[in-house]
Amino acid sequence: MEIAKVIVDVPAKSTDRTFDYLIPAEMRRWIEVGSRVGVPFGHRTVQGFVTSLHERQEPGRFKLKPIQELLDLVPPLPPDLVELAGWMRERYACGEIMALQAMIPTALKGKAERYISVSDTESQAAQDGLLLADTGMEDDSEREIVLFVQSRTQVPLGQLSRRFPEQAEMIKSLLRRGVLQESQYIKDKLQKKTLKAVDLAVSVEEAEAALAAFPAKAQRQREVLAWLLELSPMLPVAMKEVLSGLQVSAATVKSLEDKGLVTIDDVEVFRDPYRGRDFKPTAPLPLTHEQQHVYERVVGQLDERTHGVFLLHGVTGSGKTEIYLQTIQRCIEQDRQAIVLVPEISLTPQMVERFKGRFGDQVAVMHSRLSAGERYDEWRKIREGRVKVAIGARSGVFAPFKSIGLIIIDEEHETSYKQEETPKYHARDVAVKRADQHGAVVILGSATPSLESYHAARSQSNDEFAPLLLEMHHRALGNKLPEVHIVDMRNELRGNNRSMFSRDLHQGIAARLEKGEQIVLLLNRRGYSTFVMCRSCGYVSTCPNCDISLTYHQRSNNMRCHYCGYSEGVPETCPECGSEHIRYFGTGTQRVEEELAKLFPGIRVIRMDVDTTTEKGSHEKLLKQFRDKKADVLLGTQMVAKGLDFPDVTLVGVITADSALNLPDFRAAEKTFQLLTQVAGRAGRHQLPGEVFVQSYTPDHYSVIHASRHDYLSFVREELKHRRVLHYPPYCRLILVTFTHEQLPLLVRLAENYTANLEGKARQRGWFGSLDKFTGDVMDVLGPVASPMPKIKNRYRFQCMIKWRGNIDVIGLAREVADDMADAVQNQKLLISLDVDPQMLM
Ligand SMILES: Nc1ncnc2c1ncn2[C@@H]1O[C@H](COP(=O)(O)OP(=O)(O)OP(=O)(O)O)[C@@H](O)[C@H]1O
Ligand SMILES: [Zn+2]
Ligand SMILES: [Zn+2]
Repeated sequence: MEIAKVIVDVPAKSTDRTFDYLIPAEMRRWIEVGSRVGVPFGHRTVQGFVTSLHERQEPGRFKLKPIQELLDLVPPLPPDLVELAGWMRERYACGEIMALQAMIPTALKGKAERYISVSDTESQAAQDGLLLADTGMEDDSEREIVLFVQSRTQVPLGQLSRRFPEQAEMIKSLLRRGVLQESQYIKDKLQKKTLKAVDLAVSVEEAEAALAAFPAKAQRQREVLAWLLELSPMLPVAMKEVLSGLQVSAATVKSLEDKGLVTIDDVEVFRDPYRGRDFKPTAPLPLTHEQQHVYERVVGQLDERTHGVFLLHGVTGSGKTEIYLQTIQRCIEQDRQAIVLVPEISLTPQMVERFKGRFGDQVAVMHSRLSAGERYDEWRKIREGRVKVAIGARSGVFAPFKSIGLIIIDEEHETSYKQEETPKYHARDVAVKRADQHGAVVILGSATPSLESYHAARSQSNDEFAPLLLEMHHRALGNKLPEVHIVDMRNELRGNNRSMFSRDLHQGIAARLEKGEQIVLLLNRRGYSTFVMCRSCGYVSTCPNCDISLTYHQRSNNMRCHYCGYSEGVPETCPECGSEHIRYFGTGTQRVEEELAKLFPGIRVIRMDVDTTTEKGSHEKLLKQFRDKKADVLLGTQMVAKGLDFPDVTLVGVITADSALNLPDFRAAEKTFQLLTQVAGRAGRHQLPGEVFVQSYTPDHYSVIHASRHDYLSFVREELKHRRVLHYPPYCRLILVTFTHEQLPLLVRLAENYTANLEGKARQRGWFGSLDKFTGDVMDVLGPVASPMPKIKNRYRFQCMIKWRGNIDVIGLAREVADDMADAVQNQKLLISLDVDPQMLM
């Protein structure tokens, strides 16, 4: 093939297509679909991806420019991912280059020089006196190549292809088999992360002796030393963790250093958080009845080797993870690979542990806290087929496996599966598409499936994916779901209790402390201060048109609807009950922690929120401490709600259920239901029975009530009714169009132009109208209005929301109208961004 079609890395409307380049003769054997190349573009050289190869049709008619450089010997993207990028372009109205870039590890995006070397295991074999011939070398030319590379330690990529121009296939094969490896020269300074770490300077015995002999007045130092002793197998620990974990000052640690008991050093952050760690191997458990049924359905589909999607709705503790493990086992036996997506990998160390425990080294973990280099290493293991299972967050869906059999999406309802930056894809939809390409099975697992998935499974109408519903109603260990009590916080106020803890929850905590059982406390901090609520009666102002909470704007001191623009003033007293206790709502975890310490002197609290979990591995450590019963309370934001399995947790408290309920988002009720159900599910998972207190100012809201009864179906029924009446998904689809500009008047004009043009074109096509009045195919536009965050980094933001249903290409139209404004975008520096099926509406 002489011609390569290339998508160049110049994100603009005019460059969102392929450009033809001539493939120089010496590169012909190397370039494939998915190759990354350097090509001349205008006056510069840019990166690009080869999306197809062609013979030259009419030689000499156009003078094509040649590809200048080949950036990798083995293409970073297999053809199926290149195809997927084309699909994403249409589905999410994004530039194709954005989709392609999202699929490769960051380490490949930079300009670092790339090298080929002999892989570590091969070098080891050589050192151990084994002949290379014994390690699978196929013939003399292969050996020649390997010896050439080995003699030079590292060979720049270009040099190797020039030295062995005819051996392209062989070299690629050596790379794919992992005999040779590609690496990049990483500047040590940039890549090595160091951090202040504390370690014992003396032996454990000496430290214990020192501790015993410590003067009583040096209480803080004693605490630090005692803590370090407890952690001794895991040392060193980050200085930050000592400080935040024990609430001591750096000076305290420093005085221990002065006494020669501890060291404080800059240490390199671990390369692979799992390296050298032993995971307790586990064997498959005999399945329960319900599990067996689900297992057989999934395995039946796997054995057919055809595409299928299952929605696994299983209550908390029903043993979904065991299903994942055993179906993956089958997938591996079929010589296919599996991808497991989890909402946020660093939040789910238990999950990683379970997979590593079952599949050991066959698992690659794509961890958001890994450095770019480390992630690249994991990615390579996947591409070279050295692992069978990839676990990762959202972007794990692009794991470059060759033959995927199974894709699992755990907690499929989680919003983190939607990427909020371009390309604004949803990993669930991408997973379904990717599985389709591979003839693979998808399992969407959750105790609280998203309404979109559940509705699709129920109605079997959505043709993009209509999952088959599988259900598990019982916990695997046979125990009951915990009893949930709703606490009416309005009564607390009336009873003159102004604390954030109700009398019931207070008693519950005290009782657990006495018995030595453990407590999980959830504080939902999202939506902090965005809404105005009456503490006497629970009243919250909502938009008369859209039925979502109005958002408080400090600047203008009024409240606004972010869907349609409605606004009103902030009331001095509650319009419902006349109370003056109407205020901006929200407290932080730190305040809860302080209050706990006041109410229960000596209580041991582990606080888990964004502040205490910035260090790599900090979640894992905090959770380990909790599991080892080094604390009574695990207090945190949403991160304590998910997937944790601790036997001694018998009490769960939700400080305020309402803060999620009053987000200005039509999914607020759904999110509240999910969060309450998930966090309640942390209690009483093993032998001891669990109890849950949910504090609320709106205790009769259906999301709170149904969650307290563990009644997913009734919740869904009621919520779907609302969605149908108000025209929200799953009864229609949405596109959120956001405009940003430095000058407000110009921005408003351009945003209005956009909506007017969109409406005009939709009318021409006979699509436009109110979803209320028309049945069938129809689209409507709300706005433009100021965005919930009206100004970010000196740019004003406006938005409009497109609602539509039926079989009309509204995504294409929205994009077309945006493209028509390319001049304004170019000359006046307007930014337009389209979010198809948005999750974040705030
Ligand atoms: N077949 C089985 N036999 C014995 N124990 C089991 C079995 N299946 C699961 N378990 C145990 O039951 C507990 C709950 O299982 P798991 O954590 O997988 O539930 P889950 O459905 O993922 O729950 P959640 O949605 O709350 O995360 C775990 O401790 C697990 O080891
Ligand atoms: Zn009131
Ligand atoms: Zn409104």
